[in-house]
Amino acid sequence: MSETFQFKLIATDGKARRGVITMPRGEVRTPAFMPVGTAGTVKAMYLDQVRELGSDIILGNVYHLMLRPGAERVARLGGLHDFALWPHPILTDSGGFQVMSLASLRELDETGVRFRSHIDGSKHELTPERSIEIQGLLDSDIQMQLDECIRLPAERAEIERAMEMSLRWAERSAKAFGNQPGKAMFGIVQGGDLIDLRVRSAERLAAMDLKGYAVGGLAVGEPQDVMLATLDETLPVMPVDKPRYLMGVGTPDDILQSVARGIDMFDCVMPTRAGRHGLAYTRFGKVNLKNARHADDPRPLDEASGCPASRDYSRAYLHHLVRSNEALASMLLTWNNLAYYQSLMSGMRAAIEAGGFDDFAAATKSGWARGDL
Ligand SMILES: Cc1cccc2c(=O)nc(N)[nH]c12
Repeated sequence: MSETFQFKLIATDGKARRGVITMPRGEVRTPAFMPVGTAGTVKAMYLDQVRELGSDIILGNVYHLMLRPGAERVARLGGLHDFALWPHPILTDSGGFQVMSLASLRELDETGVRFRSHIDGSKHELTPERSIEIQGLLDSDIQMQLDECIRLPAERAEIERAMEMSLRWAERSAKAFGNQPGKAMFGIVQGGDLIDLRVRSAERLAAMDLKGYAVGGLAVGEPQDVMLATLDETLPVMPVDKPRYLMGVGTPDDILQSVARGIDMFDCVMPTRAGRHGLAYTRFGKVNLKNARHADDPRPLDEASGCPASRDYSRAYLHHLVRSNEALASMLLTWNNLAYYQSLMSGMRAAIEAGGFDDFAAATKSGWARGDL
């Protein structure tokens, strides 16, 4: 525990980094995967299970929580940690990204974004200041600036306009956040697929001396090689001594490749959403439990796993649950998927400390390539 927010690098192996973030609510071992807890819950999981899998931090969303149950209500009930019974660190996304992907009738200008709720059509506004206020009401430990992430492909002028406004919104977000020693506000690098704009965004954010930096505007459908090439050009101009968070990423391979380039933190709906759609992530690659070939298979997903969902239940039973659209299918497969993701993160952390990241990555990829025998 630490009264202040601090990031410490423990080891590096090539560009891969092993670190730890310490703050009053606990520590976050990096590279870290943050299960997505959009509406104050990691869907289909008890948060005790999420914790037991090795999750040091979960993610919440301003957009969803401001619409329902409302930020002021969560504050009256003691904040998100007491509301959801998760006493450990929480990072909250600022809402702009979700507005652009979920809300209707959006108006975005210099002041912020006005939109109608996708739930009941009610009118709302998010400004950099209001987003930080909401994250404060939620008592979030790591708060994200309000930013504008635009869809690619886009014209240079449009990418530059959104990146420059996100920089001005970073200034306003930082001013609204002020000085909260045990908490952090992270800036978000934008710039689309234009390297010169990415570098300008990263350099201008670095000059603001924030406590951490995210790379936004990726994981929005671009090919993996475009995402990785963008990281190759952007990471070198991001502060070495601050956490780097790649938003919305990704598959196990995306994460492995991004840790190799120097990313410290990740969030992605992949493991939880896939779990609700019958898809299991394992050391041997993906297993689609909808597929009839599992109907008589008595084997578990992974007999060597420490997770009961992966180790104890037959594929035949999981296939049956998925085909029957039983709630337990989502529960067991989400449990398996988060267990796999967190085992991948802890394996990378140990490998970096031991100076064996490349060997670990090669062995991990060959396991995926072996497939689901
Ligand atoms: C969650 C997420 C995924 C992917 C990209 C982004 C982004 O650019 N900005 C924000 N605030 N969030 C993002």
